[in-house]
Amino acid sequence: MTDWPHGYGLHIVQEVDSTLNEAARLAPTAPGPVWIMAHHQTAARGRRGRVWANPKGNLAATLLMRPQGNPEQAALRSFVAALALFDACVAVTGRADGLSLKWPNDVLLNGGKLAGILLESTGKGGGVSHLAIGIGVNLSEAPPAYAVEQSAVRPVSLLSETGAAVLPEDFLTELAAAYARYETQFVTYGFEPIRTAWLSRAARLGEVITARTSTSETVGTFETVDSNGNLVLKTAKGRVSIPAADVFF
Ligand SMILES: O=C(O)CCCC[C@@H]1SC[C@@H]2NC(=O)N[C@@H]21
Repeated sequence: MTDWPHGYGLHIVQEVDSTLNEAARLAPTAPGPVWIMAHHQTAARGRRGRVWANPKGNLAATLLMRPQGNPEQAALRSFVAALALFDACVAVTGRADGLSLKWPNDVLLNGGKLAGILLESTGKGGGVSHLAIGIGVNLSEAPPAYAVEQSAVRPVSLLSETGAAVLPEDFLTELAAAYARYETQFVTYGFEPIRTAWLSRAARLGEVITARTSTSETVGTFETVDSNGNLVLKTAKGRVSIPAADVFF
């Protein structure tokens, strides 16, 4: 394991089932926060049990950490990670045009899905012993259309949209530095500055969107994200606060 200037460890493997699984294996002995990167994953997973297509040359990484606080606070790290991803994209391309954040935690580029985040945690008695923040970025190749659900946002790659050819390890260097900055901000000042920064980069704020769970569908105007990270929609029946859903534009 290598140490980085911002005090996080780095663990790069050629091939692994999933960097999230690798994080779970390392968790009992990891001395501190560590970024785990794999050049290839054989069983990558996405949100809601979906398969995550992982063509070579894309970033597959997981940050393993021991956060202070309760599970609700730990879950807000998805916004911290989304901001760091946004900044890393700006750092490697030199531009923010076309980049936006889709609730809860996708990064969009020119309206297509560039990156996704999946949080997993372990703990008991109301605490979190480990948090794993899994991050996939389509740097060189977007998965083929058949690999994603029909209603999903079309996948795009950084290379196809901007012409920037960025190696996963170079992207991770920017991502880790940006994450360390936002993590310090989050720990020092709480969620509010993160929430505000996230909202200023949000896709479709003020527009009518649809939030769907396995049991319900809510259509409304995207008003804000509240202090718990919930999506707030203004609907015909009033204001609705949604803790978890897939969003459709
Ligand atoms: O569904 C999403 O949008 C989240 C995708 C998360 C994919 C990453 S790739 C690195 C890490 N390992 C996994 O198996 N999944 C996450």
